[in-house]
Amino acid sequence: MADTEAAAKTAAAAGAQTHAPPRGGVRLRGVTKTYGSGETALRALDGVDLDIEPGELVVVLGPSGSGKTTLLNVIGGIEPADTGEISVAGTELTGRPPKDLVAFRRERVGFVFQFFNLVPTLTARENIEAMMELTGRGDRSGAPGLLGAVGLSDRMDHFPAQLSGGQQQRVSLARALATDPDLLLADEPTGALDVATGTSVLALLQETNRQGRGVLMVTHNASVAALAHLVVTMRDGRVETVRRNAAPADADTVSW
Ligand SMILES: Nc1ncnc2c1ncn2[C@@H]1O[C@H](COP(=O)(O)OP(=O)(O)OP(=O)(O)O)[C@@H](O)[C@H]1O
Repeated sequence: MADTEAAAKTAAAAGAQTHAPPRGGVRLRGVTKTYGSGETALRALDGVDLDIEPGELVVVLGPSGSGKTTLLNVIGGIEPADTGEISVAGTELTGRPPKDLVAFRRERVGFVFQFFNLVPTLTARENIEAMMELTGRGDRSGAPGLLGAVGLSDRMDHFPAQLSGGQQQRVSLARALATDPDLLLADEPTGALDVATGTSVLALLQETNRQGRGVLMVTHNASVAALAHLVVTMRDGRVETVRRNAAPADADTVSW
């Protein structure tokens, strides 16, 4: 069976499961972030207010340089904001020292990146086990189940270089879910994938959201907005528009 077909079937099967209570809400007030100083200072976030309800799937759109990745990074505690208030999954990030942000990242959020960021010398299964060891969360015996849920039971002992782009992204999704995060943050998760492979990854992201987890996805691809409960557009470091979708589409109906 083709990988994309397998992934779609896995997602459909998972869709039949009981849904957990929603989690992973986000609240930002007056958030700013400036890179550099003096004449070269660049305000990447310029007073961002944003409310995301627990369990929402959010798509963030906007031109290159508008602050999308910076927004994702401050919500995920990858870097601190300069000013403003940030609360994620009930945890207040404002003014927290770096060690608290590390703990927050380990316990509350998972990350998926455009170019997968898998450890090349570790197999799919070992990439997941390494995340569990690093964070002290999850049980190593759960790694095969996580890979099975993304349709990769038969690729567990393959190294990243032996996997297609779509398969690598599914490993990276399984790795992100290994710590059972409240909120999954995905930066251009389909940016390096073709349409069929990209939609199979979107189906998995949608499924993880339907199980109650918050998902925030940054993309250049406006078609992906159809999936979202909430569509946020950024411009010049500010939230330009926030739009709610009355009836989010299924991932397999999206194309680009
Ligand atoms: N580490 C950094 N040092 C200096 N400037 C940065 C840094 N990270 C981002 N910037 C600048 O901040 C602004 C916002 O960047 P950001 O990556 O958040 O935008 P983006 O909307 O995600 O862009 P893209 O769609 O191209 O990925 C840009 O002008 C960028 O050049």
